[in-house]
Amino acid sequence: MYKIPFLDLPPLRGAAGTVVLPGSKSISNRVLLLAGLSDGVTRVHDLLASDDTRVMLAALQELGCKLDRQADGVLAVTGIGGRPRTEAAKLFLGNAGTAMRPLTAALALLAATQGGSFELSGVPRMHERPIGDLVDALRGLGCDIACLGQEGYPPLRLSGPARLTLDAPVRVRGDVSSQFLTALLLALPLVATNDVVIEVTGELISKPYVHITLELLAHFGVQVRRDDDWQRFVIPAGSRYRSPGEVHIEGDASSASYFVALGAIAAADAPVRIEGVGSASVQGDVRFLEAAQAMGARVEIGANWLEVRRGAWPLRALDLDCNHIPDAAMTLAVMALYADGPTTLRNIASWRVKETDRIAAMAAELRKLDAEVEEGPDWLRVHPLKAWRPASIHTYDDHRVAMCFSLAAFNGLQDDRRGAAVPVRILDPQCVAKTFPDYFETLFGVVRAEIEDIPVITIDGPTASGKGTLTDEVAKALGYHVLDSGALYRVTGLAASRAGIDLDDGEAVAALVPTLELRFQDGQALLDGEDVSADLRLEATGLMASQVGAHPAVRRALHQLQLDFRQLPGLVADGRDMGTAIFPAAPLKVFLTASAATRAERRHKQLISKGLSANIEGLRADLEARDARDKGRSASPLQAAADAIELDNSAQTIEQSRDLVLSWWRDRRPF
Ligand SMILES: O=C(O)C1=C[C@@H](OP(=O)(O)O)[C@@H](O)[C@H](O)C1
Ligand SMILES: C=C(OP(=O)(O)O)C(=O)O
Repeated sequence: MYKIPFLDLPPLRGAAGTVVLPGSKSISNRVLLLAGLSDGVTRVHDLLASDDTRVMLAALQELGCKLDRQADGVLAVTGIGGRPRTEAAKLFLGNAGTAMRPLTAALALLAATQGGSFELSGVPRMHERPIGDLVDALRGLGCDIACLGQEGYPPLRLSGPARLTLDAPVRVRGDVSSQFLTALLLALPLVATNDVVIEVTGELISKPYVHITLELLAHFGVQVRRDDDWQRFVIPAGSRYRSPGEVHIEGDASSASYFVALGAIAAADAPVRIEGVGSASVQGDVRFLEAAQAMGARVEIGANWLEVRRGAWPLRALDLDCNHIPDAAMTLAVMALYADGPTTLRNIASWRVKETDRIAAMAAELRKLDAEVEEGPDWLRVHPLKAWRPASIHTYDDHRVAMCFSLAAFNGLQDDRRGAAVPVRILDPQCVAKTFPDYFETLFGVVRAEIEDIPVITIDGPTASGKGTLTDEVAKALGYHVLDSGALYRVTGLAASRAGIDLDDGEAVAALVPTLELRFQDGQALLDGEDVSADLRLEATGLMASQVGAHPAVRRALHQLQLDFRQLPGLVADGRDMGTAIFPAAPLKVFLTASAATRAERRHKQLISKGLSANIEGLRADLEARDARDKGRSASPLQAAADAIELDNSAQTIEQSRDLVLSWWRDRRPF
């Protein structure tokens, strides 16, 4: 996950490959609750790991469920059989509607029948998301519920015991959120000593989510009867949850929408294959496919997979009632930018009470790209865009805003002129943690950019100038990859010396390079599978690097290897000739220096902290000798690129240097 203030997406040009979807949020949290309320153990396969499921799991644990993560990745949930092990709990439910609403109903009923006091709260936005219709329905049954902030909104206190009246139909409004009905359906089997009737008042929205609820209840042994117009539901007397033992969670169909759109927009040759949902899915959001097809996508569908490629281009404009796909429909709003006319999304009033006011948010952010957008109380119209503005997209702590705006990075496909494409900045990218923590990593795995569109920052400088630390810090702040080119020379020197090759024989050392089995992973350097990170840090290895690096043949042999590090979303390259020889067109080049005295002092501290003895004067003499050799060699001598900015960090902290480099980078960005 990118835990950074913003993530810049360079212009993207194509998509192909396979995506394995994370588990469905709606199914995961329903299954967890049902497993938690059942007797016995339920083994849950492919559970979604995200903020929304984490808060549900923490709540269940607090209530006495046992959670056991097994070696095969399966989560074994031992349920409480409808009897909480605690009488009082304070549960924090983040911004998960699928935790807040069903737990409110379940705990209100459990407190009423068994006593207890439970407080449910969430993030500030959760306290602005309505729950009054559910609270009214539960109070109508006799539950004791206090709204601790504003009436009709969380936080809530659910207390008991209280006398329940279950012989009259339970009435609940269905036109603000279907989760209120879902919550009652999931919880009322706890107390269904007689047939319990639920009547929905107002038109029920988001019906496919209630369908998921009914399917999962059936899977847990509760057969709810519903009438044809989704207004009346009956939970039969004596209903009891019975764990099915094993449950497999499908991939998330709403998360699939971004990759379906990706296929429709950018899979001009090979398809984007999406694994985890298909024709056998219980999730209503698979019907997003129909909308994507209407816009031009070519889709092949299997029971548990989809393959999507571009059909009509530009996409075809659409006018659609989106009530059945409220979450996935946000993706259509960005697809609309690539259409042949205005696209209208209707019947989406519920967008206003979700993670943010999504109608207002989509309109505001689409306009930043320069799109013409019209909006009404329950609709949104988006006009296609020809000339895009680079934009910094505010994401309102809404995972879906972040995910769907990543699709705006394909703007260069609308126009074959090179250079017409603009990058897109996604602010607070980690908000995707709600349902899809690795969204951007997954995206980068299946999209393609022109190599020259992938940004590179070069940081060159002499030994012990702090290049490595500065590079890591800058890369961390931007979410970019790191090329430690010095490590490549060190590995080459180390491998050559281990192989008994004369380090002065440039051709022989160069011939070794293509045979190196080298991987950099989680801060480790692996040579033929062996972690050689510690050897690489030795002074002796540094000297070998300097020796082999003096040969033009070795530098040539390592050239392509270094270029290959330029991958999405960007690269910070640390070395001696990054700005001069390897990435001469890099938009920001830094030449980092520090006085020999400062560098000797830093190296001295480093060695002492590792328990190694060292002599400052000797270190300084070594550094100066190495500088002279690096500057004087004929192959790529150590020198600043003509357009590099010199940074003497002798008197700076690492944070100061980092912030300075980041400010230079900011000046070069179009946002
Ligand atoms: O029950 C569910 O799992 C959900 C129902 C929908 O909410 P509304 O019924 O409020 O539209 C949907 O937007 C949400 O992401 C998940
Ligand atoms: C509306 C959403 O979430 P929640 O389950 O919190 O309602 C969503 O995921 O788009």
